[in-house]
Parts: sequence; structure tokens; C-alpha cells
Amino acid sequence: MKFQKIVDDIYRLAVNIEDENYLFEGIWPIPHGISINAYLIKGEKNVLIDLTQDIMGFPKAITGQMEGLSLAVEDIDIIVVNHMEPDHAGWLREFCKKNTKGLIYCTKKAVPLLEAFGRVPADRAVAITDGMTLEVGEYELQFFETPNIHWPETMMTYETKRKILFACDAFGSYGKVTEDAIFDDQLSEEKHAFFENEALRYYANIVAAFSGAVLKGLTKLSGLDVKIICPSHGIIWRENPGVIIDHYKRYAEYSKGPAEREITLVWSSMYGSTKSMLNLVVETIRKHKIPVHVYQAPGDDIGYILAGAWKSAGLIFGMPTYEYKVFPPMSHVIDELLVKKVTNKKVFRFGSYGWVGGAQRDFESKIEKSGWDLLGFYEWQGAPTREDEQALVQKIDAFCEELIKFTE
Ligand SMILES: Cc1cc2nc3c(=O)[nH]c(=O)nc-3n(C[C@H](O)[C@H](O)[C@H](O)COP(=O)(O)O)c2cc1C
Repeated sequence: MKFQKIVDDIYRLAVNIEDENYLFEGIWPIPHGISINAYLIKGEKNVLIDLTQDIMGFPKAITGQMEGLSLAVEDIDIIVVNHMEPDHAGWLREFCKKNTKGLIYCTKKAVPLLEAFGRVPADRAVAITDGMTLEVGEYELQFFETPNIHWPETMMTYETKRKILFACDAFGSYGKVTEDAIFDDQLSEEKHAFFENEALRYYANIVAAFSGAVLKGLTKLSGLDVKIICPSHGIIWRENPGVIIDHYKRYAEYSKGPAEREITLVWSSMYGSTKSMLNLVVETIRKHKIPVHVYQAPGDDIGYILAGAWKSAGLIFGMPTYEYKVFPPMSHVIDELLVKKVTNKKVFRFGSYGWVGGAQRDFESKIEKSGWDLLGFYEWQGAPTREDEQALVQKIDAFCEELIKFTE
């Protein structure tokens, strides 16, 4: 990949993780890849905003892109570290061995992390104060602390003259970015939809648990006139940055509920009794014109289940009893949803049991502090009868009606 000009002497330096088997953060599948973006301001003083991950030859790739601009690592005067997570700052250690003059602008909370992650001494750092500005030739940078979007030490950098926000993990998405389409206005409708889906999945996987911080950050930055958003993952928004800002606001507000009038249905079944009710449940939901996203556990990845669940106002779990408890793979799904603070949902459960059940009691105790409103459940012994089918349909009808009221 080549460096890409954004405006004047501001450039995007980027790589894509393209290995289909790579798990982002060691958990999340990225079958369509992900870009890692750094930004460079070339001028009287050269500024590098965020770096890259030290894997797959990425530092070499970024160095090559810098060479295209007649710059070497040693020529960087100012390093802005918005975020210490290793996908952006992993290169810092090797970078600072070569570059011994550059000052590192970061938050006070990031300073000890420079040492811990990068073995970079604190005297290389300039701890910013919130809102502080820095004149760099023709450019002016302003730094804003944005704690917990995504780590406690995170900040964003705003170029005040061209009104560019270097937002780091905020407004980012999965999905590799190709050289011919790095800006929102260069994307087809289909690609826009792709990045919107990948932005939601990225949000649900990476940022969702910090939605309160996202809402605070959005309020804090709402006074800024932002013409271009340069995130550290995904495309650059220059035609209409309001689109991704609105998406983020919406995603963050799902945490306060209600989310969209949609249902995420996760099911498990050992011998097919619970599964045999699945189509009936889906058809009943569709009768109410409610979109339904169906996932199987185990089978479908938790990263995708999280995205569906985050966006849906309703959650339905179909699972049998297993050793007096929730079926273990479903237990894992529920735990993950709770870790990511999926809350304010209307919930229903159905499933088969063999002897005396147990899953329902375990389910209720697991979700006690979830902020989920369990509207009902239906269980039956062994294979379902015609009466079981009718009873379940009635309960799903009632659930859908409540969900419609909840999302009005
Ligand atoms: C390993 C195992 C553990 C089970 N534990 C329980 C249990 O604790 N309580 C119960 O009522 N049934 C238990 N059952 C029976 C299942 O819940 C029952 O077969 C149910 O119909 C399975 O639904 P499925 O066909 O959707 O998998 C167990 C079955 C298996 C194979």
C-alpha cells in the first residue's frame, strides 16, 4: 500500500490485517480483515499520529510509505499517541530506539504505559492537559482526553485549522480498506452497507462496554466543527462525517434501551427437541413483521452474536437443560453478553428438558443483574407435542406485542 493524501500535507499511512484466521484482540474473527491507520503531518516539524502494530512486517510497510514522502523514522519530531493499545502503539519500542529525538504527546495516564508496554522512559513524554493546543508550523493540534474510548488513557487529536478529528478507536470499523476507496465518498452503496455492518460489529465487540464513556465523549466534542474524521480503523469520513457520528450515538444509546425493533434468537440443541421449535418461533416473530437474527451456540461466533444482540431490543434464548443448568455453550454466550454490558432488553426463553429441568432456574439466576426484563418462558419434557407448539406460539405472540410497545 502507498501513503494516501488527505488534505495539504496530511497523509494516511496504513496496513490491513488480511489473514482470515487472525483473531482481533485474540478473540474476534475478522474474515474481511481490518485496517490499522496512522496519520502523518509533514512540515516544519513532522508529526506522526499513532503508529501501528508490530506484527506481519507492518512497521516496515509504514516505514516504506514514509519513504515515499522522503521521510525516515528519524525525521519524526512529534509522536502523538492517542491510545496505548498495541494495535496502534506496538511499534513504539522499536520506533523509539531509532528515533531518539521525538517527543511523545499523550495523556498523563498513558505515560506509565509507555514504559510498561514500550520500555520508553517517561522523559520522552509530554503529558497533555485537556484541550491543550500545540502549534506545528501551518498546523494546530488540540488534544482532548476521551477516557475509556477505548482505554482509560485514550485521547483524540483535533487539527483546528482544517477541522480534522483523529479519533483513534472511535468511529472505527472492521473491514480491510483498499487504496481506491479510503474516503466515504469513494464507496459504492454496497460498500457503505458493508462498513456500516462492520462498524456495528466492531462497536459491539470492542467499544460497547464503554458506551457511557462514548456518550460523555460525544457530548464533550459536540461543540467541535468536524469536517473530516480520521479513525484508526476503517474508512475516513470527509463527505459526511455526521453519518458515523450518528451511528455511534445510536449504538451507544442502545445501552440505555430500547434498541431497534429486532430480535436476536440464539439457540442450542443436543438431540433436536429444542431445535424442532425453532422454525415455529421464527415464523411467529416474522408474522409480527419483526426482523429476527438467528444464531446457534456453539457454531456461530460470539462476535457476531454480540452485534445482533446489541442492536436488538429483544433477545430469545432456545436451549435445553444440561446437568440441571443452562446448556454450557449458551452459558458462555450469556456470560459474554453480560461482560459487554448488553442491557435493557426484553427477554424470552424456551427449551426442552428430560427429567426435572433446571435450566430455567439457572438462567434466571444468571441474568438477575443484567437489566434484562424476562417476559416469559416455555419448557416442555422431551419432544414437543401439538399442545406445546400452540402454547409456545401464544407466548411468542405476547412477547412480540410487548416488544412492539417497548420500541414504539
Ligand atoms: C448430558 C446431558 C445432561 C442432561 N441433564 C439434564 C438435567 O439436568 N435435567 C433434565 O431435566 N434433563 C437433562 N437432560 C435431558 C435433556 O435436557 C433432554 O434430553 C432434552 O430433551 C434435550 O433437548 P434437545 O433435544 O433440544 O437437546 C440431559 C441430557 C444430557 C444429554
